[in-house]
Amino acid sequence: MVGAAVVDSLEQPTRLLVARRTSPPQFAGMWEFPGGKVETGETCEAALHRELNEELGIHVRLGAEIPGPADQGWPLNGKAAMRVWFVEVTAGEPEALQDHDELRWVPLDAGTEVEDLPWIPADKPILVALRSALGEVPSSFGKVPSAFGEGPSA
Ligand SMILES: Nc1nc2c([nH]c(=O)n2[C@H]2C[C@H](O)[C@@H](COP(=O)(O)OP(=O)(O)OP(=O)(O)O)O2)c(=O)[nH]1
Repeated sequence: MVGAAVVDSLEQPTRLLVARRTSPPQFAGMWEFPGGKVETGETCEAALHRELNEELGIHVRLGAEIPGPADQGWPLNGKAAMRVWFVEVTAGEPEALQDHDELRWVPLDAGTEVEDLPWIPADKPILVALRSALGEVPSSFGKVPSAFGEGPSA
């Protein structure tokens, strides 16, 4: 599995795009990182580009990966794991085209809505790692290197 932490800017992220699932029943109504399954013969990065285009109608630039505790990323349940990357929209306006019934840009600041949303439980540690990756930036730096990755100059 692959997922995306879609932020408003890889260089200076302030908001995260969260998506509310419509299925299966046990996850319907819960918020998640948009993404999906990697198909046979596909790289994880290609799968993420494809899923974001199918689900949200966007093209993106990948930033840094949010490393999980396993090679395959973040454990979701007994069987699956998900690798998650920061991404920024390069074309298109995100729309809930498939798998979701609502999208929301939420501020990343502590003590805000992002913490109160009913996330898929397995996503909570990812959210913590995501926010701590952003919080590790020395304030004098003014940029968020942990969200950088491939890009024009990377
Ligand atoms: N996309 C996504 N799936 C997640 C997250 N957290 C989590 O436990 N999951 C689980 C829910 C599903 O059981 C599975 C993802 O399935 P999916 O339905 O998004 O994948 P897909 O679109 O490729 O699947 P399919 O409908 O084509 O079979 O992983 C998350 O943050 N994002």
